[in-house]
Amino acid sequence: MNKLVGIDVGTSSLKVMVTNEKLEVLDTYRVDYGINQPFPHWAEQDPNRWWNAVCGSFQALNLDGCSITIGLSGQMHGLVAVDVYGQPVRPSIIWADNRSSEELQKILLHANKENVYNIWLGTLLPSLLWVKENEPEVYSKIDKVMLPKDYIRYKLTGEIATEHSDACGTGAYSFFTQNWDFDLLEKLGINPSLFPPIHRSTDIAGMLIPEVAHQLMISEQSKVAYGGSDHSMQLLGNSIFSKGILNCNIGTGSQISLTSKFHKNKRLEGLSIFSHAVGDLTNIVGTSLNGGSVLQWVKGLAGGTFSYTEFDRLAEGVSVGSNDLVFLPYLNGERNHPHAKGVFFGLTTSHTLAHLVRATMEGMIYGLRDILEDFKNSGLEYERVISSGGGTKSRVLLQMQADIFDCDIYVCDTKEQAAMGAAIIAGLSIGTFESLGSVEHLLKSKMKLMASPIKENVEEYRKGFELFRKVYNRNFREGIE
Ligand SMILES: Nc1ncnc2c1ncn2[C@@H]1O[C@H](COP(=O)(O)OP(=O)(O)O)[C@@H](O)[C@H]1O
Ligand SMILES: O=C(CO)[C@@H](O)[C@H](O)COP(=O)(O)O
Repeated sequence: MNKLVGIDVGTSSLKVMVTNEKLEVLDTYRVDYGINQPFPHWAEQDPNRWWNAVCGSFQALNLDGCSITIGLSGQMHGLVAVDVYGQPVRPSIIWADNRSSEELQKILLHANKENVYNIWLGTLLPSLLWVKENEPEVYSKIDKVMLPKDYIRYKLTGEIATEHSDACGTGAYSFFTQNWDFDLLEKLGINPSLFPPIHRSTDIAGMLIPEVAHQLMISEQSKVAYGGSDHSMQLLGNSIFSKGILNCNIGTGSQISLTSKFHKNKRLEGLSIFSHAVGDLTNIVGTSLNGGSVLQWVKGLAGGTFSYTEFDRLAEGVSVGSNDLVFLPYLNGERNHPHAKGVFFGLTTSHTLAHLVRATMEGMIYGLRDILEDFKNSGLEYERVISSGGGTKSRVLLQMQADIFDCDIYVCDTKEQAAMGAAIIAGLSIGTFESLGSVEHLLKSKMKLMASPIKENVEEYRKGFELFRKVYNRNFREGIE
């Protein structure tokens, strides 16, 4: 039986999942890493750190020389720039980076107003323009640019390329032509040859480089599929292919999304539109730059002496609404409101660390509830919410989602849904699965109901959310009331 392997280049960690053709998880491995922030608003990672994590994972998993098919998933938007020898010319500038406001303004001036671009701080194009204008010597060495997971595919196969679900989040992609926006690149004085070919996610990129196969302890006959953005892979790993199912991901950042057959040129207030990795589908996404990273920050403040399990216990020890303490989680700003900040509102001497922890968690979920308003305002209906990402490990966060969203919360018990999505892409690329229907059939039994709304909590949180919106609007969203 063929083994399918999904590699997810996350922001906080790299995950490798091995499944069989029935999508039963045989093994998983995770390597944690951090984000380098040499200056305020900068966020960088060394691409070789990701590659070392891949090597370490395969050595730990020991696949014993067998022939496998690999699919890739990765954090979106980041710039990886390599020279003519394929060596990174500088650390990757990742999605959480906010340094390129001047460059962003310049790009928006030239962008075709009719196009849907997905251009904001931390996407590949403004980051590349920042390098061009601030590090000309480094820029002159760039031969090709790509996204984080594309670097891993390059190290595996030697081929530099990308695919549509990630290309559409670079700011340099035209939804009209489904290709790089060569006109925009020319206006910015960027050589279009820096941008690699764009393939379909389910195409096979090629075979492994023999020495790499040896290093990873797998057969040289192993194949590598192009794969897709982590976002698309989470939707796939949760078998979300039709409307009415909402994905709520709490990773380092967080996102609410659903899949639709929407026309790709349609704009929706506050929401982004990404290409799905499979079929002619579109993902409609509301993003927050403040997901699990916010809880990580509180964990750091508490001196690192508390585990997430202890945080759950602390939070469960105080009442719903954290004794009228409301937290805005915008420590990293937001894409639509870069000047937004974190706020604890309503602090008194009666509040303890447990209240602060609970209020932080509630604030993270209020932030996602706020994104849900954009879905409702755009007339996007849903019947079911599937939760994913590292946040699913917390029973408190799951119950808060049920209470604050006022709906049942399901989780796919394969865990690491983006890595699962990447394994599915591997299976689709070699014809293990004939259609998305057969994937849906295999994953159906793995979907578990994790939390249902508790009536009194729903009411308490309705009031809490009203206060949250007031504090957010009055301080950071002028004119919104
Ligand atoms: N037990 C837990 N309880 C609550 N949050 C958790 C727990 N374990 C991990 N997390 C959160 O999950 C986040 C990482 O999620 P993950 O999906 O792995 O992210 P990424 O794909 O960005 O690497 C961390 O920022 C952390 O705050
Ligand atoms: O920024 C987006 C979507 O716009 C994310 O999809 C990033 O790729 C980061 O995801 P996490 O690592 O936070 O899960």
